Amino acid sequence: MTTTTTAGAKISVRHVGKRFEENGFVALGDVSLDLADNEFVTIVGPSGCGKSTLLNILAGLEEPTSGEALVDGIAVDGPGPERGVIFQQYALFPWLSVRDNVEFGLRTAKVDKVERRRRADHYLELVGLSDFADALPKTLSGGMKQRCAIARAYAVHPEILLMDEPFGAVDALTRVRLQEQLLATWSAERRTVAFITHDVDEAVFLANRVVVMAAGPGRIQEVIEVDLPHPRTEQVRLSPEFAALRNRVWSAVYHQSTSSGAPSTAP
Ligand SMILES: Nc1ncnc2c1ncn2[C@@H]1O[C@H](COP(=O)(O)OP(=O)(O)OP(=O)(O)O)[C@@H](O)[C@H]1O
Repeated sequence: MTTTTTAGAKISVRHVGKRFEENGFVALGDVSLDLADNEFVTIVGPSGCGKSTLLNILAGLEEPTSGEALVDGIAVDGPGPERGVIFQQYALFPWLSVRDNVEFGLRTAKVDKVERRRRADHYLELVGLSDFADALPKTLSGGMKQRCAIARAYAVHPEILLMDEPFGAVDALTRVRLQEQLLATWSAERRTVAFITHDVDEAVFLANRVVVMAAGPGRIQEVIEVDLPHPRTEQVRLSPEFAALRNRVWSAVYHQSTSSGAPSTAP
């Protein structure tokens, strides 16, 4: 029997604006958005519309110029252990084994050795990497490295996962497998997820809601509910309902695209 555990937190973005001091560029105009506990939200939009800036503000890596980001009602003020961040670059320590990479954040958090090992083994199993626990990252494929990064983020028990194009560097088939793996992990252990992607199919396949952003300045153009059933199988991916949602998201992105670029998936 599969059990689901839940540990997500609410995210509120309240009238967030960001102007970069260096060049005076206004990356975000006035962005407001709420994510419910354990919700999976994907964010798409043309290159330069401020997706990463928004995620970095949620991560506490950038400060907004106006407005605020809140986690369970508390203003974000720097990075915190309740928010795990996964970027496109795998950022694994090359000299540590896969297991030690997963344990790394737990060491910093002074979690004892037995519990560190237990959690590392649990999350490596959840992402299908148990057989590679003693391997070095250089011996893993790109997709396996990213699964290791997901296990590492999960191991510290964050309430929120912030993911910036995490599957951008892998081939199309691996990408689909990683999407399924991530959803399976999220179904077993729910968290609140904000996931940036350029891939419209990926945005629809993963999300409960797709947030479409627009540029000049960065803002939310449209929020599209994804009422597809779970588990999201290949059958769901090939369904007319999926195609209809994908076309809707594609139009919302494409028709507001400027010279700054368009998403990567063809309509
Ligand atoms: N540190 C910075 N200083 C000045 N301008 C910046 C800085 N970081 C980002 N920008 C600008 O802010 C805008 C938004 O950048 P951001 O990376 O958030 O966009 P994005 O939607 O994530 O783009 P992409 O999809 O290409 O990754 C861009 O025009 C970018 O050039």
